[in-house]
Amino acid sequence: MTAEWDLIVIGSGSAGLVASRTAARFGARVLLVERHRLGGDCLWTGCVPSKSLIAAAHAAHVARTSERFGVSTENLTVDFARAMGHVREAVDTIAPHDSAEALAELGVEVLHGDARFTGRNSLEIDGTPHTFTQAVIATGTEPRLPQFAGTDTVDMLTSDSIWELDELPRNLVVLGGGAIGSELGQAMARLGSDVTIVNRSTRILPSEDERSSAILQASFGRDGITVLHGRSAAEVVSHDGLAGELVLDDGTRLPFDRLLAAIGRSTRLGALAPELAGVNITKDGYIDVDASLRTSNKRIWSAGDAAGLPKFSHVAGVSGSVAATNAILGLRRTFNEHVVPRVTFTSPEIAAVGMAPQDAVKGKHRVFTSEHASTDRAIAEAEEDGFAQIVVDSRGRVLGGIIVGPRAGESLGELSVAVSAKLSTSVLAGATHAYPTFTDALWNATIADVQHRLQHGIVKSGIQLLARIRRATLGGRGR
Ligand SMILES: Cc1cc2nc3c(=O)[nH]c(=O)nc-3n(C[C@H](O)[C@H](O)[C@H](O)COP(=O)(O)OP(=O)(O)OC[C@H]3O[C@@H](n4cnc5c(N)ncnc54)[C@H](O)[C@@H]3O)c2cc1C
Ligand SMILES: NC(=O)c1ccc[n+]([C@@H]2O[C@H](COP(=O)([O-])OP(=O)(O)OC[C@H]3O[C@@H](n4cnc5c(N)ncnc54)[C@H](O)[C@@H]3O)[C@@H](O)[C@H]2O)c1
Repeated sequence: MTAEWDLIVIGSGSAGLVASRTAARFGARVLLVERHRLGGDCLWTGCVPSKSLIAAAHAAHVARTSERFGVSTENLTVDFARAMGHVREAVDTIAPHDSAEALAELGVEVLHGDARFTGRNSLEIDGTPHTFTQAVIATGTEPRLPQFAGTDTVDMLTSDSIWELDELPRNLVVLGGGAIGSELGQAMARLGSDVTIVNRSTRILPSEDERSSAILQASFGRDGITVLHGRSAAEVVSHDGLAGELVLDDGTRLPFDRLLAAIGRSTRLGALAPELAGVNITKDGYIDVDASLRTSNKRIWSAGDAAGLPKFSHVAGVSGSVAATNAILGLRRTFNEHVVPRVTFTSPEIAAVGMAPQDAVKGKHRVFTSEHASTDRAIAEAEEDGFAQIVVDSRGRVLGGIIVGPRAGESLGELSVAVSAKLSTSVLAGATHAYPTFTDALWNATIADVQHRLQHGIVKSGIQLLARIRRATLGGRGR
């Protein structure tokens, strides 16, 4: 019996949207199932609202610190409700791109409902049965909530619910100093909250290198944010369900108006029943996929956060495309996890791709750093905190790097292309870069490697030989 659909995609976040559009472009009959809002976390509760809030916070910060340029903004006020209005407007402006109408134009049919597998090639959507030849699971993740005494007495904010606030919490305690805790904690502090971050790890952004963490920590200090490292909450006490007091494992008591949990994410697979389709789950609770994103059921693929890939919208999108291409065209394209660029949109931004400098091996790799303190644009903007650092192999090919500073995420594009295409520093150094830009720091790091190569080994001997020949030739002409 022919299946109803060539491909059913479950979940309409970045992974599911790209998977559906890709498959439809190949001419497949595609059904996209979404239980909540088309667009997923990135649009409604993730990238878009957080970057819009950060933009408002940045405006407040610039105004507050503009004295150093001789610009006075006395009686600065922040209207938090209007800042949140900007956040909602940005979401509403982008949302139509992911609407059912826009998808229908591309040939993707959308059904609203909860998907649940019933067999190896069948599922139900809100109880109605459907069959598929292939499927992509792109169900994403949701905020993990902490468990300690009293958590049932308080309505903890998460990255799902914070966007409903219209009033700025005077006193915000954030649990977790990772990407979400850092981005949202700093934004709320700049908009006027008194922010304390309680972080279980010993430093902020523990998955980034130590120097980046230290620079960000210093910036948090200037924003008036208190960070308590290596601590956990033991108890929370709240009488009205919103405000209360958080008691830490060392007895510290932290009063709060609102408490924000940002301690990581878990998958939403409970209702999907992947086991009924023969899809295995990893011990960490993600869909178990091979390098081509195929699950233990050869007809079912997975992409994005649900597949345990690095939790970024661009990763979700690219992996969605890989999964759909493999499903529809019968290819075995793989997703390369090692060249994933990432940017934490704090101030300064922390951006990185490929091999981390701390993983460089002496004698095999070289590491070059260029400081923003000697980057003219950074000096002109009085934003000298930051640096660019690259890792190159013995042939001068760029393997990875870090950029910390204003607009670091924009400069990362060039570094990502270099790492992904295995370009040598000679290519980057040889391309004329417009002056003055923050990208000069990256450019200078690549020039440092080229200069290093010119001064060492066979290249140095070759250049000296050429110069000697030239001197002898010109001398021979009787100059
Ligand atoms: C605050 C925050 C800020 C972020 N900022 C950035 C950033 O700046 N840059 C970046 O790259 N990444 C960022 N991320 C991460 C990014 O949002 C995620 O990696 C990305 O959204 C994952 O996409 P996805 O498609 O895998 O899953 P999701 O976007 O979570 O989509 C999954 C969809 O599946 C639906 N679903 C689940 N189960 C079912 C079911 N059984 N039936 C039907 N539908 C179902 C859900 O309702 C959901 O809409 C941020 C995340 C957060 C929370
Ligand atoms: N700019 C971006 O691309 C961006 C922005 C936000 C989120 N994201 C993605 O979303 C993912 C989830 O972000 P996240 O911040 O929730 O998780 P995370 O894994 O980045 O950080 C969690 C932090 O919480 C701490 N922690 C864990 N349990 C704790 C507890 N009980 N009490 C106190 N601290 C605790 C950890 O030590 C860690 O510092 C990120 O890994 C990232 O991939 C990306």
